[in-house]
Amino acid sequence: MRAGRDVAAVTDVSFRLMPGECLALIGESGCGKSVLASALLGLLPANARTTGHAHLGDLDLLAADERTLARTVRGRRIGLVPQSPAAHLTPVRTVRAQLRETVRELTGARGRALDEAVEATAERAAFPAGHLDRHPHQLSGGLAQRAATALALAGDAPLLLADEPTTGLDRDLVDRTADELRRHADAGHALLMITHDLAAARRVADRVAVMYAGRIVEIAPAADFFGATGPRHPYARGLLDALPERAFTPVPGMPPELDALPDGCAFAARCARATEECAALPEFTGGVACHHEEPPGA
Ligand SMILES: Nc1ncnc2c1ncn2[C@@H]1O[C@H](COP(=O)(O)OP(=O)(O)OP(=O)(O)O)[C@@H](O)[C@H]1O
Ligand code: NI
Repeated sequence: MRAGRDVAAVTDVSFRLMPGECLALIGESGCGKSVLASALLGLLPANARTTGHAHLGDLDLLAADERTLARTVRGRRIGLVPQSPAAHLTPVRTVRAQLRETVRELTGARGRALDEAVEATAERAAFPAGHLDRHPHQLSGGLAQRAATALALAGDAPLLLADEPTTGLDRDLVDRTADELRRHADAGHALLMITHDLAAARRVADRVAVMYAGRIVEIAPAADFFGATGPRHPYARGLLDALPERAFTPVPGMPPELDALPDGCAFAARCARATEECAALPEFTGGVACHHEEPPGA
């Protein structure tokens, strides 16, 4: 996309997400997580191209026109907690006014009942009632985050895309937010949670998808991924080993530039298990794309 050069920001991604289920999408900065979310919402820049299908019920999101997306999808069928919430909140209106509108539209509540529903929604996202009358520019990053989460929860869309919903929050608030998102999924909503925070992913997710250089390289049940089996892709193993409570050793090297990806496995250059075989792109089969997957529990 940069000055006439094509960038494959997301390639060959395929997954299913059911009502009541949470899929956590993890991976290093720049690997394509937010681009994937933007693609589903039709929010990519005008010069971006998408191919394939993304079915939401009977609608193909990638084929839908802007009018359909704007009128019936964004906010209604798909809620978004954006990665930069401050940029998405309406700047001239207080958080209370924005929440009131959403809650009123959805529930038809009026007067006292509406006031109470707004405060309850704020509470769900750990947004303090005392700050409801602030405008977005008067909020810290963490508060803007929680305001955006409250709005997304209030919208009650069957699919929620939460892009880094816990950045800038301290551990207690991360846990509270994660638990609330889990409850939201348990109430029958599908949740795609994009996060750097593996502890939050573990707390919320039923399944984990690991993205590397624009591709999903592993999808696994969270209980296996974080449990005795462990990740199967060496990159995923590396992400877990980078955690302070584990080996605390970062994955060596840097991810490749997306406009200069190798033909084979994009992780091979950083991978201790790589062989000549890795010059060929590994197929994604049985939940992992790797020629030399890690043995369980290694
Ligand atoms: N508008 C754009 N123009 C050109 N390249 C873009 C554009 N938007 C995204 N990209 C490319 O897509 C890649 C993926 O970006 P994306 O924002 O999806 O990463 P991410 O995984 O969400 O990272 P982070 O964890 O930092 O949010 C970036 O490395 C960048 O090269
Ligand atoms: Ni992102």
